[in-house]
Amino acid sequence: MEHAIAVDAVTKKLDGRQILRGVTFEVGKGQVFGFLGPNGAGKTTTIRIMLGLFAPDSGRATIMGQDCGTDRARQYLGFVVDGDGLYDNATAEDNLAYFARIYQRPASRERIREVLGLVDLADRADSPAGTFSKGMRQRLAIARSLIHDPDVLILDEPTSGVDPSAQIEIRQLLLDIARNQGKAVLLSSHNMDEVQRICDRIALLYKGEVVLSGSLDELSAHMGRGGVVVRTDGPVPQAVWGAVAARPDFGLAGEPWREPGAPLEFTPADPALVPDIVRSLTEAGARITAVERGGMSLEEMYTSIVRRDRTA
Ligand SMILES: Nc1ncnc2c1ncn2[C@@H]1O[C@H](COP(=O)(O)OP(=O)(O)OP(=O)(O)O)[C@@H](O)[C@H]1O
Repeated sequence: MEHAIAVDAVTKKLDGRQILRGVTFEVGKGQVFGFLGPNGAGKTTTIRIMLGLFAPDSGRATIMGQDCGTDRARQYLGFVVDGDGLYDNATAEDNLAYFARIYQRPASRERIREVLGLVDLADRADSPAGTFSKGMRQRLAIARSLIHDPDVLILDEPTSGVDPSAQIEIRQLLLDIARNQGKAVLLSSHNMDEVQRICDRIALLYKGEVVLSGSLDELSAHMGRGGVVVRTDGPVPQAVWGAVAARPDFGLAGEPWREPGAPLEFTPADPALVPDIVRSLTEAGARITAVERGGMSLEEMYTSIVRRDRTA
C-alpha cells in the first residue's frame, strides 16, 4: 500500500552541520502519528523537508507518492506550523476563503461552512479571528489546513499554549480527522501524555536519527520486556517476596521489601510462568488485588533513551 507520508533515509546539513542523518519513517492514511524528540533533534528540519521548504541532501520524502516540494505533493498536504497564521481582522469565513484561493481551490460558502462545522466553529463564521480564544484559533487554523481537502495533515505542537479543555477538543478533532475522514495526521509534540492518548504510532528523533519507532502497543510491550505487575492488599511480607525471589525464572525485579506497598514487578523467562507466579504468591499468603501487563509508558521509554545517552 502506498504510504501517505514516506521519509526514506533523508539527510540534511545546515551551515556545515549534519542535522539529519538518514531519517526514515512512514505514516499511513487514517493514522495519527507522533513525531517526537528533544529540542534540536531535527523535527522542524524534517517537517520543513516534508513541506518542501528544504530539499534533502540525500534520501527521499514523498506525500501520497509525490516528491515533497512539488506542486502535486502540496495539493495533498495541509499544515499548521509556526503559529496559526490567521488574519485577526478577517472573519473566520474570510480566513478560510483566502487560504482556499492560495491553494487555487476556491471554496464555496457551503464548503467553508462545512469545514467550520467540522471544527465546531460554524456559529462563529462571521466573527473576526482576533476575537477568538487560543483554542478556537487553533481549531480555525486546523480548519484552514483542511479547506482544500488534503490527504495529509502536518501539525507542529497543535495544543501548545491552549488550556486543558481546549486541548481535549483539539485531540478529539484530530482523532476524528484520522479515523472518520481517513486522513494521515502527523503531529509533533513534547507532550508524551497527549501522544500516548491519541497516536497509533510514533517515531522518536534524537540527534538527527530515528532511535525508536513503531506502534505504541508494540513498543510498550517490547521495552517493558513482557513483564507483569502484581498489586497486593497492603505491604508484602518477607515470606511472600522470599517465595518468588527464590525462583530466578520468575524474574522478580527490584527489592520490593524496601518500599512497603509497592507493586511486585516480574519479567518472567517465559510468559507461561505468570499463573505460577500468581499461585506462589497466593500460597505464600499474598492478597492479590490486580495483575497487570507491565509495559513501559511512552514517557518512560523516551526518558530511558534520552537520559541513557546523556549520561553515557
Ligand atoms: N536554518 C538553519 N541553519 C542552521 N542550523 C539550523 C537551521 N535550522 C535549524 N538548525 C539547527 O538544526 C538543529 C535541529 O533543529 P530543529 O529545529 O530541526 O530541531 P527540533 O527537533 O525541531 O527542535 P525543537 O523541539 O526545539 O523545535 C538545531 O541544532 C538547530 O540549531
